[in-house]
Amino acid sequence: MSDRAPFAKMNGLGNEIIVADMRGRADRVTAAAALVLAANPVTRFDQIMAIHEARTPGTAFFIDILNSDGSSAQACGNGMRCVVQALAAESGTKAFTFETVAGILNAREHEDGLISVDLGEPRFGWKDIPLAEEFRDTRAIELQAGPIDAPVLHSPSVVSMGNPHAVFWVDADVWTYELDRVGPLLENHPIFPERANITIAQVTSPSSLTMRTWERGAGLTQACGSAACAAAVSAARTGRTGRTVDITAPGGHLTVEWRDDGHVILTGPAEWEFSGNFDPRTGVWAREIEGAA
Ligand SMILES: N[C@H](CCC[C@H](N)C(=O)O)C(=O)O
Repeated sequence: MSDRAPFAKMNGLGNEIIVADMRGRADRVTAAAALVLAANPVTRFDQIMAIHEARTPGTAFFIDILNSDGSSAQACGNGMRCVVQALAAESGTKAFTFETVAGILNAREHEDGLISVDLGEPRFGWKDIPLAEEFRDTRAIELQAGPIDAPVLHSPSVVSMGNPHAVFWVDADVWTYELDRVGPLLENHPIFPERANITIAQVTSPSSLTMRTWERGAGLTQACGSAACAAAVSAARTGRTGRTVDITAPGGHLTVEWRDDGHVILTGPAEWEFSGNFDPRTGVWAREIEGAA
């Protein structure tokens, strides 16, 4: 087993992704390697998507997801699109069935290059998200940030898209809120025993919303695919929009469809930036020299 594994630096709507090719290896990308790659401005990322051999019949690959703080994530919609684009470019295959710790999911690249990922069914039960205490109605839970008598953000919708999300509805422009300040407080609030991804969303029409996300384990990002799904599902569930929603994130546009069968489909682009190889144990890396064998 060579100690170096190939990787591609990519992005999904500015969500910074490293796709690591761990096929044919028994080890996994360590938290230490993630911290080293995250600290370098060239390889800085929000998530590492590590492609491993399949563990379950009927799936093509197992995908291990790491945040930039070295923690594990169960879902990453934008990262899955990068994985699909990388594998489609290599194999010509356009449709894949993957496994993650959250379960099995399907994804495909379309003729126009956009990629759809089926993130499965959202879960709304307080234990599923999980929350630290019982809330019967997770469309709006008691939680707020800012002064007690004049909260800046309050009553989020909460949902699991495989990973935990809280969506705070706002009337004003999402850029007027200090998400870099309140994000870490809410991410680590005791109501979320596994922390949570924190989104601020403004509904702009019955079929569109604008959002920003403070990601668990990664901080402010240009886009967060599972949060886009969480916001769209929560908007439909609270009567704010229909079941197909155009999402505007700082990094660009995504479409989310909450199908009648309950599955949530995220569609958007993926972009390759450069390739290299790295040591999954230490994070030491080198850029691939163009034209080299
Ligand atoms: N960027 C990802 C989300 C990563 C989620 C991660 N921050 C967590 O749940 O810990 C996405 O496109 O869905």
